Amino acid sequence: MHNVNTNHITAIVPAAGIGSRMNSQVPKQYLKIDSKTILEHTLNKLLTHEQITKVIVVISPEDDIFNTLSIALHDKINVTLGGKTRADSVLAGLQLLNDDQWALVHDAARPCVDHDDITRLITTVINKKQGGLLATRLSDTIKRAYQDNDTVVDYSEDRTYLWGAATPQLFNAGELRSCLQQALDHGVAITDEASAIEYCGGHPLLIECRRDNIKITRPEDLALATFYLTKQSLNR
Ligand SMILES: Nc1ccn([C@@H]2O[C@H](COP(=O)(O)OP(=O)(O)OP(=O)(O)O)[C@@H](O)[C@H]2O)c(=O)n1
Ligand SMILES: C[C@](O)(CO)[C@H](O)COP(=O)(O)O
Repeated sequence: MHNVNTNHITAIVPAAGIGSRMNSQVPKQYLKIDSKTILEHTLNKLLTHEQITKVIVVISPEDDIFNTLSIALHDKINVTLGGKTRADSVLAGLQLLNDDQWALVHDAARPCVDHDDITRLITTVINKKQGGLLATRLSDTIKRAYQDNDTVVDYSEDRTYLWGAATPQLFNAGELRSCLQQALDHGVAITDEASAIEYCGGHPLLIECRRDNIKITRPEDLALATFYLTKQSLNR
């Protein structure tokens, strides 16, 4: 793949969701852990990674909070407006990148991501010249429910080759933009960048990450993220 500078990675942070599963008054990225919003914790992780030189934050057109945060003035941060789905928001962020750049997409809702995992993702993808994502091997027994009775087990899946996709996910910007656009044009539901690449026939690399890289999705995840972030700041 493409001759690009690996010390100039651009991150795209989709932060235009409403956090419906979180049931909170404000979109979940603006809930606070200690004195900072979840989004600020996430952005600080990316802004302090030495290979990430620019961060594009994708916010909702209705967002009246982001620009009140001091981090909005950070010189590495650019802001753009997102769309209805996460895929639309990522696509909006990608419009600000050149085709030959690397796009490192990371959920606003994953503030606990580890710097060493980001570095391993970047190194592996660049060395193998193949896009990839952080992910974890599944550790629970996986049950497949009936489609027409989805609280009853049909059978148990073999979990040997099953992984849970996390973020960041790192791809060539031009390739990702094209695949996302094609998938959306064909009405395919895309929940992560790797799925768009797979839609175009690609096979992203799976790079195992720490299990504490959780996505804050439901109310009980907040306490867990608070615990992990506190532990990380004590270990620094
Ligand atoms: N239209 C959307 C939807 C989601 N996201 C972002 O994508 C990330 C992962 O999505 P998810 O955790 O599902 O967030 P929400 O869509 O906000 O949550 P929910 O599905 O519970 O409403 C979040 O950082 C979210 O802000 C986005 O940028 N644009
Ligand atoms: C990108 C992602 O975080 C990988 O697990 C996930 O697919 C986002 O899905 P969501 O339904 O938008 O939370």
